[in-house]
Amino acid sequence: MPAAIDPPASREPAPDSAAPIREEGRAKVNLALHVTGRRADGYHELDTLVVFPPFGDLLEVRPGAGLSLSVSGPFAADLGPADDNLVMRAATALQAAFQVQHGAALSLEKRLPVASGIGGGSADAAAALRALSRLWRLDARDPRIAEIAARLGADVPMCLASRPLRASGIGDVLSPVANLPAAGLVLVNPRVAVATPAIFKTLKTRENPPLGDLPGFANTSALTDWLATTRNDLQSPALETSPVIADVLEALEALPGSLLARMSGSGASCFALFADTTMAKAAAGALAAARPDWWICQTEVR
Ligand SMILES: C[C@@](CO)(OP(=O)(O)O)[C@H](O)COP(=O)(O)OP(=O)(O)OC[C@H]1O[C@@H](n2ccc(N)nc2=O)[C@H](O)[C@@H]1O
Ligand SMILES: Nc1ncnc2c1ncn2[C@@H]1O[C@H](COP(=O)(O)OP(=O)(O)O)[C@@H](O)[C@H]1O
Repeated sequence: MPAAIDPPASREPAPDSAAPIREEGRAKVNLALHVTGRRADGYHELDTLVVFPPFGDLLEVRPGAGLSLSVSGPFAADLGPADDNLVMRAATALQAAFQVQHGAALSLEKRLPVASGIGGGSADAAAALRALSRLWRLDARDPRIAEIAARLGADVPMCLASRPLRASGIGDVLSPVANLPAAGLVLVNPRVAVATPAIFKTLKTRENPPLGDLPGFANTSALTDWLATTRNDLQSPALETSPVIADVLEALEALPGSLLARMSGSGASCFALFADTTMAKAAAGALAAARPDWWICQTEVR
């Protein structure tokens, strides 16, 4: 049974108002990711520090007959059929588990690149579980919701929590991390999709030490100093599969004010941390001018 953290408090009107229920599927950024072992079923054990910057996909749900999904946004065309979408898989599983007799019309604005190491599909599934729990007036703390999240994917429980946390197990054993210092964040994807299973498969070393105890971080440079002692163990195999990731990391490291550049998840998205959002904004603008072919997003850790 995965450990659950309560989902974020609702910021929206009650379900019986005329307005749709909205939930963000925030990007998931692995600031550090150590692969510590492999289970008998082939899944890998991880120790990862994760943040959810305030940028992501947007999901709206309204009452409807049956379940339907429409997808819009800059990355909509990269998704397969609606029935295969993790949003629909989450909705179907929730409806069945609670024997819900109502339907829902779901609309997803896909703003995160697909198969990019920032968990967009998992974030969307989690947003669907949160939004539909509200629409159908289910108890957000009911353990069946955490069970569905874990069945949908290793990253879905952390995306359901969508707050800074440390995850172990296969990514499903969650501990909240309080008081992370604020930082500017730039996310970059070179528009190359990376398949997560292929990266885990090509890992050379599967038993690495865990992250160790997280110290208290007095400020952003204390955080980046500590992160510099950690790794993303999936970065080397991803670099072999997609050498463009080296170009992204080099460009992020060269930006004025860049404190740490690293790949997130299984790639190919990479991030750089900055002292504040002003520094991050200037850096993102300069990089966007130099690399109009890359997806570049300026956001923050807070
Ligand atoms: C690598 C990570 C790090 O946060 O992020 P992404 O790159 O996907 O963003 C996650 O562990 C990805 O989680 P998620 O994408 O939900 O994985 P799943 O759908 O459950 O699994 C996809 C495949 O990845 C491999 N896998 C995934 C998680 C894990 N702990 N060990 C694994 O070996 C397995 O081969 C599995 O078949
Ligand atoms: N709503 C969704 N958003 C993104 N990918 C989805 C979604 N539903 C299903 N998928 C599938 O899930 C896979 C992983 O996508 P994604 O979650 O974006 O990867 P990552 O975790 O590496 O960023 C892709 O192959 C994609 O086709």
